[in-house]
Amino acid sequence: MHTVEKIGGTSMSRFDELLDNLLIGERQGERLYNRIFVVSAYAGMTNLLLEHKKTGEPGVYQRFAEARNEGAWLPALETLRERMLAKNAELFPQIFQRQFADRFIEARLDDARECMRSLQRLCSYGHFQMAEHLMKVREMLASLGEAHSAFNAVLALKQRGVAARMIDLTGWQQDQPLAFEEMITRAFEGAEPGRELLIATGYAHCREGLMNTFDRGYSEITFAQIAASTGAREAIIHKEFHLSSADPLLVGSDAVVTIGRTNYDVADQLSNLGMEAIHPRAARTLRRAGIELRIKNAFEPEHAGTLISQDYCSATPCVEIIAGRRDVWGIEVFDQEMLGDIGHDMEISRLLKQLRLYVVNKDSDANSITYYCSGSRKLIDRAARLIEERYPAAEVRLHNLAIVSAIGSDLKVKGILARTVAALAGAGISIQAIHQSIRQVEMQCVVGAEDYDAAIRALHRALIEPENHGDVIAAA
Ligand SMILES: Nc1ncnc2c1ncn2[C@@H]1O[C@H](COP(=O)(O)OP(=O)(O)O)[C@@H](O)[C@H]1O
Ligand SMILES: N[C@@H](CC(=O)OP(=O)(O)O)C(=O)O
Repeated sequence: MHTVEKIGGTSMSRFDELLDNLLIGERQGERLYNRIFVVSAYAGMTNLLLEHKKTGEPGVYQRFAEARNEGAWLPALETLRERMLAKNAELFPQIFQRQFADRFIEARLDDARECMRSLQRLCSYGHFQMAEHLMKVREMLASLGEAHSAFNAVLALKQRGVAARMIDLTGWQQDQPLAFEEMITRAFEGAEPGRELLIATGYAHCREGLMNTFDRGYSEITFAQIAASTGAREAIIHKEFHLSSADPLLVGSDAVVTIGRTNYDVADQLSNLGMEAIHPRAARTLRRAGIELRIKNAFEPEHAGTLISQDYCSATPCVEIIAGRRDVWGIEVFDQEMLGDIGHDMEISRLLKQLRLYVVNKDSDANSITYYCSGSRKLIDRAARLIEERYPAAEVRLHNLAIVSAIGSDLKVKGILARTVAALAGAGISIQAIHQSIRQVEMQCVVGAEDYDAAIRALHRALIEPENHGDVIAAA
């Protein structure tokens, strides 16, 4: 039986290393096969295509959506083309392969450019409204990133003698969109994973609209559905590092500990902070199909990695991961009219949703609510303006913040909150707000944006390092 394995964008960007271990390495014959890979766009490509995932900086799509003339988005598309061709040049030193790769992606880029031009022309007549078509443009652009990386992966594998085949789920030039599940089931009909290495695009075109339903991080949704539809033995996500007790780039690879086991509840908390151990909706598909999920380091394929299951709970209460989110904006709304009325909260939440601002958390007292949001400064300013217009008596203040969080499948241990707060105070960091819900799976501290790195290090030093877990917390 086969596995279904997703490779994220950060790892795809180190493709040569992937060939040398995960994809081929020492494998020969049968050991090469019975694995279906689902690939994301190379790191940064989807940011250029749509908008930056964390900062909201506009890419081709955002420019197209906001301005109505070609000058606003065409240069961004050409910059993207240069980046994609540069990637091809890096991967394929041989001219023949490189031309083959270039021709494929250039044809798609040209098609997309012509569609967008025609649409803009069409919408200059009053009967056609751009707003009705924007989501389609977003889908079309997103699909380019994964088409690029999947095509190149197959080309490179074939060059090394592996029977690889691209499963192109982007729906390019397909007559009719199919429903998501049907699209995937049909694409794999007749596939023989035992004989060919299948490389599927992490983007899947479908009637529901993948971006519309799940938005960024969508490749994990495709991955989970492929695992469910093809009856995978196990689903594996390959990342740049092992899922660790904190970001190795911040705390140091020597100090962090690999997580051996955890549960979907912890994965949800991580995903809320933008550290997508697994997209919450993808987790649901796998849970329902009864497929276990493993997160592995793409560059250490022999290591068992992290097993995520529904029922796991740490043997003794402890903090497992220190995670966090930079670039959080606190939108503080103070209005004495608010006292005893939840209408304000409902309406402001609706407004933030309409603006597609992600609310990481919120807190309130008698007459104020603060929403901790992530999104571009421009959108945050717009939200503040709209709130002021709706509630003229309200005072709206913006705070540039970060959230740091200690997470564990069981944190019910006396004094742990006190130790968390003391660790930050000891590092000279001022805590601006603090949240712990009654379920006790996470403790969040809100700090100034400039204190993020120091706060993560201080919490790791105080809550994880003294436990002396060795190499792995709860080996699977
Ligand atoms: N607890 C953590 N464990 C492992 N990596 C982490 C953690 N927190 C943050 N990271 C960061 O996540 C980055 C890559 O994330 P990953 O999900 O692999 O990206 P992608 O989905 O693009 O492959 C790494 O560069 C690492 O610095
Ligand atoms: N490339 C897409 C889809 C995705 O899931 O990417 P990654 O696996 O690198 O998070 C995005 O950035 O949204």
